Amino acid sequence: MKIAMGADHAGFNLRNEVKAYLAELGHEVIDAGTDSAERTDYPIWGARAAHLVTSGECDAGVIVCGSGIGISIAANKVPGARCVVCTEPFSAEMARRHNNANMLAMGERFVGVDMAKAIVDAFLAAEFEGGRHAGRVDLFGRIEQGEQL
Ligand SMILES: O=C(CO)[C@H](O)[C@H](O)[C@H](O)COP(=O)(O)O
Repeated sequence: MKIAMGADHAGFNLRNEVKAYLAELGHEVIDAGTDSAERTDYPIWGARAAHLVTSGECDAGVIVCGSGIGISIAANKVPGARCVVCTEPFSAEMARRHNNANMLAMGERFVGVDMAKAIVDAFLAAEFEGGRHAGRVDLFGRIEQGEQL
C-alpha cells in the first residue's frame, strides 16, 4: 500500500519508528513531515497527510502527535478523511471494519513502539465490511456537504 504519514514534534520519534516498520513490511511511505523534532503545529501535518489520502495519492494515512488527538482533529477537517485515534489494536480493527477509516492517529506520549506496530498491523489487516455500515459512512459525506441530517 501507499501510506501517507505526518507528525508534529511530539510524534516525530514514533512516526520515524512506524515509518521504518511500514517500509519493512513493503509499504511505500509518503512523508508529509515534519522533518525535525523542533516544536511545530500539529494541524499542518495532519492536514497535509489527509490531503494525500483524500486526493487518492495514498491509500491510507498514519499520523502521530503527542496524544494523537490534535492531529486527528486536523485530519478530519479535510473532507473525505476518516481518521481515528487508537491506543490499542481492536479499536483500529473496528474503525476499518465498521467506519471505513482511512487514517490512523496515535500518540507518542500514549503508546510505545511495539503497541504502535500492533495497532498499525490491525488497522492495515482489517477490511471495511460494507453492508449496513456503508450507508452510515455515506452520511459522513453528506454532513461534510453541509446537510443537516
Ligand atoms: O495535539 C495534541 C494534543 O491534542 C498533541 O499531543 C500535541 O502534540 C501536543 O499538544 C504538543 O504539545 P507541546 O507541549 O507543544 O509539546
